[in-house]
Amino acid sequence: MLSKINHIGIAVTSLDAAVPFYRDNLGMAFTGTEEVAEQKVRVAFFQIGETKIELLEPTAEDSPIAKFLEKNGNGIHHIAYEVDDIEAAIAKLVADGARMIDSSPRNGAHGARIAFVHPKSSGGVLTELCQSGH
Ligand SMILES: CC[C@H](C(=O)O)C(=O)SCCNC(=O)CCNC(=O)[C@H](O)C(C)(C)COP(=O)(O)OP(=O)(O)OC[C@H]1O[C@@H](n2cnc3c(N)ncnc32)[C@H](O)[C@@H]1OP(=O)(O)O
Ligand SMILES: [Co+2]
Repeated sequence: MLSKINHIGIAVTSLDAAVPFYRDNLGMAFTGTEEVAEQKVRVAFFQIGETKIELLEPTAEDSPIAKFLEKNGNGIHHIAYEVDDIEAAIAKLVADGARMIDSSPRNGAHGARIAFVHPKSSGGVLTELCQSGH
């Protein structure tokens, strides 16, 4: 079902403030930014080996990232696993009794289709399923 870690999501109050550490200090390949209105976030991606770092900045006060930052400040927000068939993955988790935030896939960055498992069903780690858009 899972083929790799697609990305690790890190919540930040400011992409502009956070990008230099990953790009300049750690030397990661910065692959650009994208706004995903549906999730009320602006994201910056860095490629590291076969996985990515995804920095997330809220674009609205009611963004899920804004709420997370209010409670926790900057920090690791979620882990995203790559799946070949996101509908089948959701169906398996639902059949196993997992609580899904998204019962069907939503639009993610880079044309990906994504769905989140509620932290209550994933041992407290916000877990994203991600089927690549290309
Ligand atoms: C651009 C798309 C991109 C991509 O990969 O393509 C993305 O990754 S989009 C990322 C941003 N979008 C989301 O995170 C959507 C899914 N998240 C949600 O629906 C909410 O954030 C939710 C349901 C996880 C929490 O929202 P809620 O309003 O319920 O917030 P609370 O603070 O009341 O939290 C309830 C409960 O969950 C725990 N929690 C919240 N966030 C996290 C987290 N990131 N990791 C682990 N646990 C989390 C929180 O501590 C509360 O637990 P409790 O024991 O009840 O105190
Ligand atoms: Co993500």
